[in-house]
Amino acid sequence: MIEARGLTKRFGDKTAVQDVSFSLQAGQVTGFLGPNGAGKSTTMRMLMGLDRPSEGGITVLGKPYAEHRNPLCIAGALLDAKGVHPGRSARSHLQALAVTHGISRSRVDQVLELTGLESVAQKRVGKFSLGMGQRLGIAAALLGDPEVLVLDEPVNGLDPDGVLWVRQFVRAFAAEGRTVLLSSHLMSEMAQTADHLIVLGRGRVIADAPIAELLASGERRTVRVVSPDAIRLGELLRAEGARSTQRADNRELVLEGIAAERVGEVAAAHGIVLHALSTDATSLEEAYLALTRSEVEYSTDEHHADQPAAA
Ligand SMILES: Nc1ncnc2c1ncn2[C@@H]1O[C@H](COP(=O)(O)OP(=O)(O)OP(=O)(O)O)[C@@H](O)[C@H]1O
Repeated sequence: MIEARGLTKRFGDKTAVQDVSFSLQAGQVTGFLGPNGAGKSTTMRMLMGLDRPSEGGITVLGKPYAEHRNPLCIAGALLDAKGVHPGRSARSHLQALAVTHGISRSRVDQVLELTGLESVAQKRVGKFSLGMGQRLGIAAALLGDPEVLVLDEPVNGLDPDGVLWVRQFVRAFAAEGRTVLLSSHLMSEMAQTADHLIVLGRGRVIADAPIAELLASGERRTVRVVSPDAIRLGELLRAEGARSTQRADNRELVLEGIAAERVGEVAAAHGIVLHALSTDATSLEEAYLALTRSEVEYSTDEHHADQPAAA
């Protein structure tokens, strides 16, 4: 569906994207993650034909985006929600775009409905909230009824209702067998929205895998137990080889190296009351931080190395 091969982009002596290759599958939401400056936006811009690769290439349905006869029917993008004339209404903004691209007026009504903007279609865009502005950006991306939707930070700054709407929208879009590429820094949101993740670090792909696989690779299960007798329980469990940290008024323990079942058995054997016992799997955020730690540290070192040694 979308294929990047050896994709590289240099701005002067800065390499923003370096030898990036990946394939995106139809029917999936692929999350694009990475620290600031990792090259996500540049890759998305090259996908949409807005930046020209220095080397390699990226194709949508077998061709570079700009070489399609009706590119808006192939892929739509929300890369920067601004760039809309504030004095125009939502409808006239979409109609202007539709006319330029030979798209019918009835499609404007459809995308207004799809994005829940019908009731504010006549309102001036300058008066729109951030959430409405994002919906309008998505409505514009949908005008050509595309197979691919590319969204750069679509939930940035949105309230919880807005975030939920974007999530449900992209899930439904992918469920129709279409393709979504979505970048976000909100890890919990990504965990709920994406099927597959591509993580970039300093312009290179550092992970490309289904979310479940990424979580399993960083798996470090901890057991959380709450007990009025947590201090004694902690001593007993450490004798069993568990490593523990005490929390919250000496009533909560967080344990590694022991299963929740064994914690329950030891507590029962010693008549210790438990108020809670649970296993916490690695969160996507932890897995992501483990993956990108060296990338962030390296870039910080690099930054220091750039500083002149003496003024
Ligand atoms: N037009 C440009 N000219 C010069 N450098 C650029 C240009 N566009 C991007 N860069 C640089 O390329 C690198 C990658 O930027 P990019 O915006 O693609 O990263 P990103 O992963 O989208 O970051 P963020 O999460 O902060 O949006 C950065 O170091 C950035 O400063």
